[in-house]
Amino acid sequence: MIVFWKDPVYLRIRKRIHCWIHPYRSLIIGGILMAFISGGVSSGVPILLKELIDKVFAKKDPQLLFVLPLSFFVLFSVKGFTGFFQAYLLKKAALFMISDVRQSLFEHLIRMPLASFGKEGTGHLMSRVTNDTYILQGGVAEIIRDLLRNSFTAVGMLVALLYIDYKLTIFVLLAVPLTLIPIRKIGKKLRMVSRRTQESYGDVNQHLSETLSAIRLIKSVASEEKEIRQFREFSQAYAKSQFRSAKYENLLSPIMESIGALGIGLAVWLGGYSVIHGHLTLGTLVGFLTAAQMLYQPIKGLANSQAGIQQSLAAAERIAEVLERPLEEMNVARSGWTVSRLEKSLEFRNVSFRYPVSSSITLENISLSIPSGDFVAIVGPSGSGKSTLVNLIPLFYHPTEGEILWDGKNLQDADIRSLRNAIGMVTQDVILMNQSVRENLLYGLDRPVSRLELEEATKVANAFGFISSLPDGFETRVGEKGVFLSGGERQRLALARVVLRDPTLLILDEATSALDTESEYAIQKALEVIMKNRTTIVIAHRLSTIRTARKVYVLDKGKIVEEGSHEELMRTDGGRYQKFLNLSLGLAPDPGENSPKRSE
Ligand SMILES: Nc1ncnc2c1ncn2[C@@H]1O[C@H](COP(=O)(O)OP(=O)(O)OP(=O)(O)O)[C@@H](O)[C@H]1O
Repeated sequence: MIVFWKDPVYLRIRKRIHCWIHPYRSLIIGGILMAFISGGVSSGVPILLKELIDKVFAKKDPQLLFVLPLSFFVLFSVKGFTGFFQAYLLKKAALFMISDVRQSLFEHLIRMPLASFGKEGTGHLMSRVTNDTYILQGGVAEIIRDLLRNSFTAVGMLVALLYIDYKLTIFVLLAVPLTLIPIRKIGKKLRMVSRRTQESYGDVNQHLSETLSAIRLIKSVASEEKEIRQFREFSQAYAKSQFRSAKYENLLSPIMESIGALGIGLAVWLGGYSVIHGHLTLGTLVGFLTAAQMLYQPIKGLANSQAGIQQSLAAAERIAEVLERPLEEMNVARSGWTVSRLEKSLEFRNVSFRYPVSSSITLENISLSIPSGDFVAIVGPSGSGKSTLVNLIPLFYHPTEGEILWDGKNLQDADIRSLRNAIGMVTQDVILMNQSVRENLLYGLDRPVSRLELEEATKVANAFGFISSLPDGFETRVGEKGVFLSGGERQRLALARVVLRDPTLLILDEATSALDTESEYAIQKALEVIMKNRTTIVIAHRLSTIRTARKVYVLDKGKIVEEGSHEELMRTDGGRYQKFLNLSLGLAPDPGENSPKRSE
């Protein structure tokens, strides 16, 4: 009747659903057994009623007057307790099964490559982990419970009906096929509406997470009213979807009720006629009508489960969609060569790159070689591809063409975990967790770190002073994304984190935002120490950095257009480097000294 096992969505994700269920099969089998007993026992009620009327009241059998009430008591007790254990076992299975699903969703999300994020908002992804699993959990618990209990009760009642009067039963059952038409039609509608409702919830969640994370921007441009209006639109669209869903869900009930009443009406008419003409005892008719009434309830319940099934299938489909997305290579079984200290060089050989969503090429035929222990700067106009270039080294993205060689070995075949451990990256927007300073410093480190080492590292990064002045020192929480700290302090924390990780390759994206002179000086000093004995690549925005680099690569529109030391490049008349300095740093070349006029 409710043929979800023939549903194309179910068929597509059947294997996955079976994997989810597998660990809880004993609980589920226990629940099925309880449902079977509960359903079977229910069928005894109308039979007992028939016996009570025909034998106790009509034939006045005093012995049965004692046995039958006792049987009622036993029957209802068994029915009640088996019902309880069935609910207990199945609820337990559903709750823990969905916890597993939630866990695998989270694991999958966190293991997806960077390129998979960004297209769809965080809020949408979050709603799949929270809302879709919640719907699936409710659905699974109720579906298994109701579907089983109602199916078994319906079968039990059918047996009772056939036992009491099989001719009347066949007559009454003629109404049953009528129920299939609305169930099918409304079921289909419900699936579509459920999916839309869940997507709508994703919009609400997305808007919420986006506005909360951009709250500074919203306030700075006074756009609260616009965001409130937009949220109302999403929220109302969600409510409308939910309302449509509820409409279809509740529509099944009156339809089923009318069809049920038709069946019972037929039974009353035919049964009453037979009793009047002496073909049927009163007890048989009362027992039959009781059983018919008791059959009608689970059938109505089965029809109502359709709503839960459709909502759960829509949720399971959305969950499966995420689980089917490819994982980042380091998270699938792959054994590459282990990246260790950079001994000879890091080389880009004819590397080109295009972002999956982009129609144009971002990096074109990049070739460069950085000897171990060297310090190079990458400069170029905004959007020229500097960040993209350095993001290819830890394989956040893979080159579309060409190769990156680490001591002559292709990074494409490297073990990504060891590669990332060998690299220390400090970006402009330092990412901190809403945890203590200490926890942030140790984040991602899988070795014990003594208090002394921690202090030493923060001293090297020029961070010890400000950490000591925080209310709880190393135990001070830094707030969401480190909001309780200044930009310079966040940068120095990130540098201390790098010191503790002791990477062989350091990649720095110099802050463009104006740090105060003190912070800048503190960071500069820290860097001098940290860069010793490491290979360093800096996306440079400050002349002081550019001048100290051994080699400068000038990037423009994804190509290396010039390379050489600052002095060499300054000697190139009318070169791109000079133009870049003029434009971005507002400097004019000094022909006498081959160095900029403005001091850094
Ligand atoms: N995740 C992404 N998906 C698609 N395109 C991107 C992505 N990141 C950057 N781009 C595009 O690639 C080009 C190079 O960007 P990139 O961030 O590497 O430049 P950049 O030189 O570091 O700029 P800036 O100095 O402003 O940080 C830009 O045109 C940008 O729009």
